[in-house]
Amino acid sequence: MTLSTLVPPHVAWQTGALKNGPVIRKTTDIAALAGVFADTKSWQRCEPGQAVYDVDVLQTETCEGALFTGVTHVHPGRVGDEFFMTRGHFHARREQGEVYFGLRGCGLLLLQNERGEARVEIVTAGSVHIIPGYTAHRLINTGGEILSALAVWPTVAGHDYATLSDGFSVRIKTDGTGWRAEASHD
Ligand SMILES: O=P(O)(O)OC[C@H]1O[C@H](O)[C@H](O)[C@@H](O)[C@@H]1O
Ligand SMILES: [Fe+2]
Repeated sequence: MTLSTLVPPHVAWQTGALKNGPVIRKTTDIAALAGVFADTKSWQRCEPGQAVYDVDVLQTETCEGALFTGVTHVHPGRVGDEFFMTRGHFHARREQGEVYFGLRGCGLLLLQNERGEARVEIVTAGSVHIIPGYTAHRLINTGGEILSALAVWPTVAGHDYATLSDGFSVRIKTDGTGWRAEASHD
């Protein structure tokens, strides 16, 4: 018999580097994150082309039941007191969940339900984060190194950024040595 043998894509657990697959990278820089950070004056003083996070996604067929696999790398940095983070989103298909796996660095996964109630999970190498449906999610790098996390999510999930255009109910800022949570007053 002939059994087809494929070399699958490969992720380096230490760095999150994806190989052996058609990978598409999207980099989000400071300029693209207008209105996301609380301290607008500090944001204006940042280098507009400074990368805040890179997302590498394996190209996959998209249909009901299919899954995307990607790695998000959030660079270390702050805008004022607030740590670099992803924009964050609900899924357009609200019932769809996602799983994150921490690979390197340290940070937080900020989760918020549709009632605006927030919670955080600590992200470190090896941490597993089950994001249920109806839950917005944002990755925040609270450390001095790159924070990388692997994500798997349904291709039909989509992104809804508009619902959180006023931001999450909580902001994560430096307290000098670590992080503190602050209620947003948007
Ligand atoms: O879409 P953002 O909130 O900017 O987050 C960046 C990315 O983070 C994760 O990797 C998600 O799985 C992606 O779907 C998302 O696009
Ligand atoms: Fe998502």
